[in-house]
Amino acid sequence: MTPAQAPVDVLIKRVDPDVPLPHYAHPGDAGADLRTTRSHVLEPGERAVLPTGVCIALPEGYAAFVHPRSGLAARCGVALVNAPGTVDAGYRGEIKVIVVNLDPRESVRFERFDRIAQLVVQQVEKVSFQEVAELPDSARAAGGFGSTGGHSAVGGTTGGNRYASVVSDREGQ
Ligand SMILES: O=c1ccn([C@H]2C[C@H](O)[C@@H](COP(=O)(O)OP(=O)(O)OP(=O)(O)O)O2)c(=O)[nH]1
Ligand SMILES: [Mg+2]
Repeated sequence: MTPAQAPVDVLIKRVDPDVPLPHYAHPGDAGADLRTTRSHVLEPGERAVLPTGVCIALPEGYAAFVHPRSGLAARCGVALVNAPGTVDAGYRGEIKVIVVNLDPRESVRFERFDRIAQLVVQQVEKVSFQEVAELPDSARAAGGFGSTGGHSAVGGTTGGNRYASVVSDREGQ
């Protein structure tokens, strides 16, 4: 068994003195929960930029990504418009979360200090772009969106709503 890696220190400053610091709910979790410092009711279809009350200074070579919380997504239809949001190593401002309520009917009430997103800190490579006239061959080549199948054009109408079927994924199962 490989020993657990020592955590990387990330400097954090509260701009709201009462907000709990981001916290990993379990030892193996990738994301530390972020809370909002503002109570807000998000109407169906509405988006809002919610403050988290914290600023961080990441070490060079790291970035933090603001990911949605699956429970909020499954229960309430709350998504992040820019998921995952990218927090650059040099950013010293307050981390904000751009939420949207995708539920067509129900509004979602956020109370102060509710957990609204999770922050995943990762090492990121800096690359140097080297321009060439031709790129090397690869198995995928230029095959892009849907080139391996999956989303067929087969569709229909049910209850007045159009649907597209992923029927080709089920073939041969
Ligand atoms: O969900 C997010 C995404 C970004 N940011 C902050 C940190 C990031 O470093 C900065 C800029 O984000 P990004 O580069 O995604 O936005 P942009 O529209 O490209 O702005 P800029 O021109 O400032 O780079 O905003 C957040 O607080 N929350
Ligand atoms: Mg940017």
